[in-house]
Amino acid sequence: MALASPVDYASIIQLNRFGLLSCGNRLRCIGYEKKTRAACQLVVRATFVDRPKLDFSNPNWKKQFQEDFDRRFSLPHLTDVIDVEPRPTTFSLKSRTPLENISGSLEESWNGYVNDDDRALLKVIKFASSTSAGADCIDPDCSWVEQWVHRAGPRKQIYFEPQCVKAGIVTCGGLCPGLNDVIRQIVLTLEKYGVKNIVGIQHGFRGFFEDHLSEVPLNTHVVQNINLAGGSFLGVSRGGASISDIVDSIQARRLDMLFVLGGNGTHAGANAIHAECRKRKLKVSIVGVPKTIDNDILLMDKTFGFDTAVEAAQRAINSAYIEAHSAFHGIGLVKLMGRSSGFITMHASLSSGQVDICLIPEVPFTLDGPNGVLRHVEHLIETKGFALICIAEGAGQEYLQKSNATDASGNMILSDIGVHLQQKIKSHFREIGVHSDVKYIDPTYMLRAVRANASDAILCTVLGQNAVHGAFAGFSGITTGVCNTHNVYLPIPEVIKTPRLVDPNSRMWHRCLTSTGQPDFH
Ligand SMILES: Nc1ncnc2c1ncn2[C@@H]1O[C@H](COP(=O)(O)OP(=O)(O)O)[C@@H](O)[C@H]1O
Ligand SMILES: O=P(O)(O)OC[C@H]1O[C@](O)(COP(=O)(O)O)[C@@H](O)[C@@H]1O
Ligand SMILES: [Mg+2]
Repeated sequence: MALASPVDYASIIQLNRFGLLSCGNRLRCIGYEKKTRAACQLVVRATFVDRPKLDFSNPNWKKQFQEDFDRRFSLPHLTDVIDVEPRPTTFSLKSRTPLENISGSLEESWNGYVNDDDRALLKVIKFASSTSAGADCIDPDCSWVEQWVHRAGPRKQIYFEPQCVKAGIVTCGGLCPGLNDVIRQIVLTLEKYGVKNIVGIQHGFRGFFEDHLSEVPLNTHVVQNINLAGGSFLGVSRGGASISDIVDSIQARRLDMLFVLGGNGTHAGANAIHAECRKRKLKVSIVGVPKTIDNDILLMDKTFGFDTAVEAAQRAINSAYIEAHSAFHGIGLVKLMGRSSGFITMHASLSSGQVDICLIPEVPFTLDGPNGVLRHVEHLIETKGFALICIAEGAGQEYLQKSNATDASGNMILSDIGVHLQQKIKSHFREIGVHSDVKYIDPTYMLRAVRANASDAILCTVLGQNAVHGAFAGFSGITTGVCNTHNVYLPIPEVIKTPRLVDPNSRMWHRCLTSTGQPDFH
């Protein structure tokens, strides 16, 4: 891809993390493996196609950057395309029971509302140099540029009459601990505004057009205990998204709000639904709630379910450790989820403290040779008598036969790196004539079928409530998340430009390496 002059340093710094080579004025993604290359190409597209080129010799470049940033992060609103008047909110924690009072006047004295002009800072570190660990700079001097995003929460003015609202909730993609907590909070909060008509759409986007999947009426009574179990009360599914059929169905069902719980695929779908509703000038708010145990959504501190998954992984890692430690020349191997991002594997390894080798998709490694993983396992057996390895499902795919098969949503079906590595270790030790006892654990679905832990349950509560506040505030095509501990609304396209990846130059990855003591495997 040709790079317009002047160079966009922010992009180059970001792209270099993918192993990108800049030659002349052309950029080529030359990640060690195809997945990294694909992610890099997405970043190239997102940065060079969507962003203006900045001339850093122009004293106005910061202003230009911020104007562009404000444009990209402004929240789409129903009033952008249709005439709709705001009305005073019915949400007030000052209202007294009984519930009939909720349509009464606002308690002016309550300072619980978020002002539309409230903002939170997206970036909070001032890097002195682009060589600082994890540096995320815009210009070569790493200048400080404020990047403000919209604060989430209840507004004084709302754009729907709660008594007339029909709200829908849908959960898509794979399971994730906390889905039921979010569904429950959305229902409770909608009722707090005075909404009476709330329905669940069964089994993801399929529920919109498969006739046998009927709407599930939801209310406080129905959802009261659903957070006590894992899974999704409404069911999930992959695939089956025809945007125009979904919007036809939204119209036929007379939905005014749709809460879409899912990962990057689901959010792409939610944004397309929002765009189609806009095109048809429908007064429908589409609000996403990011769900992925992989933690691969951009800009957010973390997504719900991630903490729980990391915690659930501890049982597997600990068992592998006990097995490896107890066996003669024991080698414990654990494979954890993470299609393109190694967050679960990195955090689970850090949390355990027992892992000797942590392998993630973002950091290429060699298996054979003097600097390879196998030689290091040999060294661990020689020196401490056992070894513990934790690997992400998306890691080392270049060593495996590719099928090019995809799941119903179009996600690449990965080959099993855990099984491959297990076989490689066994044959390596056979070849060098040293005894080894490999114990392989694949806890994949045990990580995500559990109920949310305490910290995820709180996160789900916050996100579910803010999703409802966002819809009542008239926003659509947005999602909600936590940035630097603050709760914000973000336009969907900004969080799904690429999957969020572990930055090999981040302090967290460095901490992981410090903890495992592993060398560079190339
Ligand atoms: N680019 C896209 N545009 C529209 N819908 C999509 C897109 N990608 C995925 N979807 C739909 O979103 C749903 C969930 O996607 P999937 O990738 O399985 O899970 P996740 O949302 O967790 O990433 C599926 O129904 C899928 O068809
Ligand atoms: O077997 P399934 O249901 O397709 O799920 C496996 C996938 O689930 C994930 O953990 C999360 O994926 P989603 O965010 O798309 O739900 C991936 O890393 C993994 O490949
Ligand atoms: Mg996904």
